[in-house]
Amino acid sequence: MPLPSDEKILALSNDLIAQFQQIFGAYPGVRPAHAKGVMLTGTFTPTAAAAGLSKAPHFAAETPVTARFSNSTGLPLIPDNDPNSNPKGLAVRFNLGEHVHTDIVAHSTDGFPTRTGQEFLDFLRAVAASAPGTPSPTPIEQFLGGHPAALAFVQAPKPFPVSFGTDTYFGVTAMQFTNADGKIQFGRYRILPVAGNEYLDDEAAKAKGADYLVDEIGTRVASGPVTLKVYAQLAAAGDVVDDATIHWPEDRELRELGTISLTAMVADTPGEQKHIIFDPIPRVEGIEPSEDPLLELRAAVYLISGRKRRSA
Ligand code: HEM
Repeated sequence: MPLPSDEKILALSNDLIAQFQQIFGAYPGVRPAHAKGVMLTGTFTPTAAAAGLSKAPHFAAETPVTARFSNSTGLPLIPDNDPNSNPKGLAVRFNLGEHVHTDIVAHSTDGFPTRTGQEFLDFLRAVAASAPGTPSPTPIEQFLGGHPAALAFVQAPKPFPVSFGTDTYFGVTAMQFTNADGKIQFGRYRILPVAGNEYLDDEAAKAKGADYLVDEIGTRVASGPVTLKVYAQLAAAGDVVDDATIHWPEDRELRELGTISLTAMVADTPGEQKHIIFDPIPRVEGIEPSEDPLLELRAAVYLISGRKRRSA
């Protein structure tokens, strides 16, 4: 996983990490975003249709996976029932061989507030400048007023799941898939719980404990595998494939790629969480990143942040 050489991307990455830390506080050894999480292991079993989309090795054979479910924000102790802990995150690593892997990084809201990293930094700066008591229109009100996609993301319903295993997770940025015949198709990952989507109403969520999701997934996996199906929503000709703020129509084909079956908690979850650095760029034959500007930037942000975490 190399760092880009583009100085602008590196500077923006450092600014974004610093901005998260300004908002949430700096907690060495934990992530500045999606700080609270839990890790499980299992396997991914591809469908026959997966190889028709991509020649990537995990779409042709059963592959061991490592998954991390997480809460939003850089607060390592954020209660699982705090509204700011939504959207939830799911990062999945497909372990293809020793030190060879490819990842999916997804969250439970379909979309993202901004098209670019610089705009996302502006969004975070507006949040930071809008503490309670700031006269209206606050910087964040002004930002949302001029950025309809950010407003739509902020206003999108973000219900509390009953379990990390009953939420849907969206890859948000498009990938470019190539199959063995050289056919290229763009798609966005969508990961659906086999148990079905199950959510709590606000009253039920308030009554839950601060670690209800982290505790629940341990109980759930002790009584059987937690299973999620991986799909790609496939772009049609003319769909915009380089802008995470633009949704594709819901009638686009959802190609089922396989099933993630999580069977055990990671034994040393704190140690593994500190060590593992997920990569939004697939870096595997058969799956290329799209031109979405978030991808290269996030790969740099996660790597810089992860290296700091490992050395803390
Ligand atoms: C400019 C855009 C974004 C920025 C600056 C950003 C920033 C970050 C940072 C700093 C981390 C912690 C990384 C680490 O220390 O390992 C993180 C983790 C994460 N982000 Fe983002 N993010 C962005 C977009 C997204 C998008 C579009 C998604 C959903 C598709 C997403 C989902 C996640 C998830 C699930 C994690 C936790 C990964 C893990 O478990 O290690 N982020 N993000």
